[in-house]
Amino acid sequence: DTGSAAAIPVNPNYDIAYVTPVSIGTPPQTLHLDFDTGSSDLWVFSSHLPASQIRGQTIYVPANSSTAKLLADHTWSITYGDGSASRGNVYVDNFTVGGLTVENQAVQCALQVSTSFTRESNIDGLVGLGFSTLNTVVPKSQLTFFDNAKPHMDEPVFTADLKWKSEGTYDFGFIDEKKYTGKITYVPVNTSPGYWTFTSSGYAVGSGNFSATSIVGIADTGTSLVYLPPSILTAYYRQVEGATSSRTYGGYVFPCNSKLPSFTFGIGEARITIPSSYISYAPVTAGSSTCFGGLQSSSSLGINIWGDVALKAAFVVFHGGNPPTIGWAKK
Ligand SMILES: O=C(CNCCc1c[nH]c2ccccc12)Nc1scc(-c2ccccc2)c1C(=O)NCc1ccccc1
Repeated sequence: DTGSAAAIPVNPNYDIAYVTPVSIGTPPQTLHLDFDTGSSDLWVFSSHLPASQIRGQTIYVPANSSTAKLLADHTWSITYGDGSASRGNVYVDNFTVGGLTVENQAVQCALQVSTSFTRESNIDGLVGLGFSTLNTVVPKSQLTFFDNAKPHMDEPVFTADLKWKSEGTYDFGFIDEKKYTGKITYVPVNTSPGYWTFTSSGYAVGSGNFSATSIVGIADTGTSLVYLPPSILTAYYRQVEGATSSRTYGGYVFPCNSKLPSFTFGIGEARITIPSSYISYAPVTAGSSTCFGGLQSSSSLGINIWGDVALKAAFVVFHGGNPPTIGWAKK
């Protein structure tokens, strides 16, 4: 089996996150979910939520699905690094993405979501595509959509072709040669943290020299920006007129009309360049002439994250073989 579905930016001006239409249950209920390689819970806004926590999201109503079954006495609770959180109970139901169906997929129904999720009216939930070891369901942890679908797939892979301010695709079970140029460079994945953790071979700022240095980080479709060690950030923003690290805004900001260099990172011998337009991320507040950078420091996170700002500069193959690997190509 294979599947292919759109990755749609939730906001027309800034790529805060991308959502993908999915069908759940019988008759099918269509929700738009954030496919997230940085976590492993599939959770949705549901009919169990208080109305005060719903602001325009589409909810999943298990009672309206003839194939929904409550997973008795199972609960879940997740907190992300940005402090956002959700928790609830668990059903199993049919789950379809771009023509690829998994029966008895664990669908975690939210009974409570934090304000940052309530505020995101275009995100109806998340589909975790990290390793199932990170799943938070107790007493028995559940498998991700990818782990459930893998045995039925033509190839045990999914690919991310995210785009800057436009619609991209997630493909499941096949690699679409038309979506990239040149060759795909595969590097090993360390699955023990539970994320798609790999080592980049170094970086360059603009047209400057490439600095060969190992950067251990995760490929994370669920995080908007790129978070890297402070030394790399200093090297980058030193080249940006008026850039400062702002306590007020919690990161590097600069005048929106400043000229930004591109940022290149290494995957083995290969090089992926993030255009400067991706790094001038967004005004700090609507209409401000101060912009927030798409590259930020990972010093307070304890982990380097290659989020959407980096992923949309490449065609990325998440290969779930034994052992898993991750492939990067230009496009
Ligand atoms: O959780 C994810 C991906 N799902 C995000 C879902 C989501 C959370 N609010 C959302 C809001 C809208 C849509 C999706 C989400 N990735 C990972 S792996 C390790 C960390 C981490 C661990 C410790 C400390 C920091 C990060 C994170 C993390 O917290 N990223 C978000 C972030 C990272 C940095 C700054 C802000 C946010």
